Amino acid sequence: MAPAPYLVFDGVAKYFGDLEVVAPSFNLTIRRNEFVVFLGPSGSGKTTLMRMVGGLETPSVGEIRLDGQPIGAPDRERGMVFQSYSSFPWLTVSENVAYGMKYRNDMTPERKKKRLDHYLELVGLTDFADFYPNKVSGGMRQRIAIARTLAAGSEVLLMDEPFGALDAQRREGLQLELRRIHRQDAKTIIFVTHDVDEAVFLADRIVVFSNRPARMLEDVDISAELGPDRTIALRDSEQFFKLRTRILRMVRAATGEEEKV
Ligand SMILES: Nc1ncnc2c1ncn2[C@@H]1O[C@H](COP(=O)(O)OP(=O)(O)OP(=O)(O)O)[C@@H](O)[C@H]1O
Repeated sequence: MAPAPYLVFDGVAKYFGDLEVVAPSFNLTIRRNEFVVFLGPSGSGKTTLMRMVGGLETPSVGEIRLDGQPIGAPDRERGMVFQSYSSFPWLTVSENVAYGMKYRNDMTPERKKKRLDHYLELVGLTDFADFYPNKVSGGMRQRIAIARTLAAGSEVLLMDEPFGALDAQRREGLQLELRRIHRQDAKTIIFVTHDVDEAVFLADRIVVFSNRPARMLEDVDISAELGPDRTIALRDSEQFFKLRTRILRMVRAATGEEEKV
């Protein structure tokens, strides 16, 4: 039996005044715990789609539902991680992560402490718990944001080019980590990028978008081809190379402008 739909875009379109950002009708069904990458050129409307899932924008037409319920105001159920580092500089790494649970009155202090330790460990920051964000690397600051969102109890992670500001090596390291985190602490993830290698390495599934207004051009089942385990060795494999070349061609055909991708 096919898994039940979890996050559903149902006949969605979005306009900002006269500007059509998401073309009617955008339909997409995401399963629980799926890692979906939105891949497409700059300014195509991917961020706007994510912001609608986050509750920061509303569709002009149609509806987005999570577990059968229409999406409303922002909620900790849907946590957002952005490109710019969003940690509080006056709090330590551990206090920043704990901040995600600040308003969880349903948890005892002991439970919060356990979760804090768990998520610090999961993102590899245990040894840096007492550091301030300006004393750790950019990659670690992104991990703080990921841990805080997970600690808050988000079931859906909305990640908007979160590794865009990192150098290539850190970026690869974090991609590997994120995939591991996703395997260990299953969540539904939507990850926006315009980097084809990053998309193929991370995704269970890639949704390829056109230039604005955003239209879904392809929906590619990456896990069917690469399986769920992603390793550094996979990145150098012929299989990976062929798949990323295929996806790159799709994006080029979609945009007609190679250099944008
Ligand atoms: N609040 C807003 N008001 C008016 N226009 C907006 C608003 N938000 C986004 N836009 C416009 O919508 C278009 C799509 O933007 P969006 O950020 O969704 O694209 P994107 O695909 O995420 O691009 P990038 O990869 O560069 O982040 C852009 O032309 C942008 O200027």
